[in-house]
Amino acid sequence: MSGKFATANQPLSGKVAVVTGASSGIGRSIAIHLSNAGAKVCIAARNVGKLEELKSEIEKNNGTAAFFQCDVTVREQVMQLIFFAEKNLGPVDIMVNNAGVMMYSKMSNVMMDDWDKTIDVNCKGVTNGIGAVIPGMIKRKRGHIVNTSSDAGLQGFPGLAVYSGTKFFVEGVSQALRHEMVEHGIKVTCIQPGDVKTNILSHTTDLEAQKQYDGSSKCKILDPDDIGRAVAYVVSQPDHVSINQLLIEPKEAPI
Ligand SMILES: NC(=O)C1=CN([C@@H]2O[C@H](COP(=O)(O)OP(=O)(O)OC[C@H]3O[C@@H](n4cnc5c(N)ncnc54)[C@H](OP(=O)(O)O)[C@@H]3O)[C@@H](O)[C@H]2O)C=CC1
Ligand SMILES: N[C@@H](C=O)C(=O)O
Repeated sequence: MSGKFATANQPLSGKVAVVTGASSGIGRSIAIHLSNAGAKVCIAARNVGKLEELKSEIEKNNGTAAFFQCDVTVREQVMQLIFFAEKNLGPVDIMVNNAGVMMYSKMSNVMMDDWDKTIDVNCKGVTNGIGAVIPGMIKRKRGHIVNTSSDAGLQGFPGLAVYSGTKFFVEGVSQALRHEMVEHGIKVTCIQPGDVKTNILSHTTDLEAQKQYDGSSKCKILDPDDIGRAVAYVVSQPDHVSINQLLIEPKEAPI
């Protein structure tokens, strides 16, 4: 414990949060917002340079951060991430399973390597994160698992069939887990963003699919900050309140 008391401005004082996929985009913003709300944050991803930069930024703003290089598809590395976070910052109260990839891909173009990668990161990355934190949370009888899903976890989008499938997986796992965790006092939330301005599409190889189906340039889309702010709100609720799902979309692009 930091010895700090929670205040209206810092409702997460004394809490420890782990954020995967924190080297850019939405995860980076979630880490900043959780830190601004008083949490000590352990930031994880593969790009150490970007994690170092974020740690410095958080510390310049009087926050506490530690970083750990981690590929979420490798179970052992995710276990080590939680071990590292608990040793350096304390027991994990909030786990944000956010790391993810999205590649436009037409099923008819059969780009199975892209499909495999999407399934590995978006599905196994989340189950690895859950498996690493729940034993400790169950022992402590408290905790909050936040999984970054998508509006594509509620509706299948053409050009994003496998991606949508992975986010439906995140939704299904989260819903069942939420029920199982009631007796342990643990909350489970799915954040379901619509299009957010990040670099997520930079890994797309099926440019035909992206050209045909990516409509994100047609309206003002969300900023990562919009999602970071929403996550800080979700995890700052009183103990008896659980925001189980949060669909957050550009005003002009509802599903
Ligand atoms: N942008 C959008 O419109 C939306 C995004 N989302 C979801 O939000 C999440 C974050 O995406 P976003 O911020 O947009 O994208 P970015 O590409 O900006 O960020 C993705 C993050 O995931 C990390 N990551 C990717 N693969 C791995 C891996 N194998 N192991 C560990 N970390 C990994 C990257 O770090 P590094 O490369 O350093 O490992 C990076 O930090 C994803 O789950 C995505 O599906 C949901 C709805 C909308
Ligand atoms: N908005 C979603 C799909 O188009 C996402 O980016 O996850």
